[in-house]
Amino acid sequence: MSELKANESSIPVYILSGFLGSGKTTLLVQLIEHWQKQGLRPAVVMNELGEVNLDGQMVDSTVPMTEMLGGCICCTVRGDLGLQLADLVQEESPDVIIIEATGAANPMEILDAVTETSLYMRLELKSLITVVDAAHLSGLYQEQKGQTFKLMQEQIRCASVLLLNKTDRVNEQQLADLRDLLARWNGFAPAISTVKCEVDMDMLLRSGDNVHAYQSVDETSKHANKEQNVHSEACAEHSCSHNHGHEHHEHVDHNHEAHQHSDVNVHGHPHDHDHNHAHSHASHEHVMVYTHYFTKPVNSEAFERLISELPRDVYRAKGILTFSDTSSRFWFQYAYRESDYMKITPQGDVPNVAVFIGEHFDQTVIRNQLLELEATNEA
Ligand SMILES: Nc1nc2c(ncn2[C@@H]2O[C@H](COP(=O)(O)OP(=O)(O)OP(=O)(O)O)[C@@H](O)[C@H]2O)c(=O)[nH]1
Repeated sequence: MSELKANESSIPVYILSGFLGSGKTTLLVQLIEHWQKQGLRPAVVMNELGEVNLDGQMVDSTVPMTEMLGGCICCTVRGDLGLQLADLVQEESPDVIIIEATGAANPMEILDAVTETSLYMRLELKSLITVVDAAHLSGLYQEQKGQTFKLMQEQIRCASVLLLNKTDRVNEQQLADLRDLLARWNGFAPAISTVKCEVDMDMLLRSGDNVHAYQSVDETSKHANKEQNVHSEACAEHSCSHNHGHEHHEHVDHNHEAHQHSDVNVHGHPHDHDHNHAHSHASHEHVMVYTHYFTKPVNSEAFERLISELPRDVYRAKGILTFSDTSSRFWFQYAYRESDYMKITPQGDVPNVAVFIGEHFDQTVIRNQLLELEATNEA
């Protein structure tokens, strides 16, 4: 019998963190397969900044999945996480739960929400896995500044196990430097270097099974060297400010209008948000999302060109498209200057849509470019 089934008293919960486009969904898909092969029934909580759950398309449709859309799990929709977990447990009785946070989330908030929920439900937080995009971190480390760099650092510091992914995109020296950096920022978490998150899943799950040490700063500091004390402080001190206004509607944290329309759980019931509390988040209030719904097919080459010329401040883009010059629909991905196109037959009724996520980019420019592509193709 597997280790998970042996402990009937509580359901293991794993948190998947990592910056936008680092490889969380790539890992999630493999973890699900791994558990299914063991005869286990995994369930997923998926959180997306955009209004549509595109990553859900990558996951086996038989896996119970709760979607938290249109906001970041660690602040705006944090209160819902407990409810979502309760729903999943009651309705699906999963053997294991995995929470994929948005790439802009601070995992400490999620960790808090899970531990809070485990006070009244039989859940056991097993590990907090942070996936790191080696090329992206290497680039940001050279600059040593910016909100994104800070957020990535927090995600690394809070992890109980680290996957240093996309090592195919860095050279040997960069890889060695990155491994040193991870050890300095979080010497407590084992770091595993990967390409496409390929790793011995048992080993990964075992390596991360030390998250309990993070539930108490005292406990953490027993393990910590000087740098790691910064780690626990960074995690413990992380705060959600509650006093921001609503003036920046394009910002994730402030986009309450979007929540009202799109934050619907797996059963189609809208969540009841407390809109009197404008939760904001110090470390990622700079993150913006633009969702474009296509009304017409566009030319594939013109679209690829647009994606390859996206401004640097756009970190992540993904979507599902019908091109005017191809017969199949395509799933496209863009993460830190690399794009990828894959034929797809979407599950269910999925619109032609593209989501752009980045830091202070001009949404109007992208919108106009896309509208122009649609119009050009019509001519
Ligand atoms: N070159 C390279 N690409 C990778 C690797 N791992 C994943 N990718 C690609 O990176 C892109 C993003 O991967 P995802 O798994 O969707 O990343 P994510 O962290 O779930 O993204 P968000 O949910 O948007 O934050 C996809 O196009 C993957 O195919 C890797 O090791 N090397």
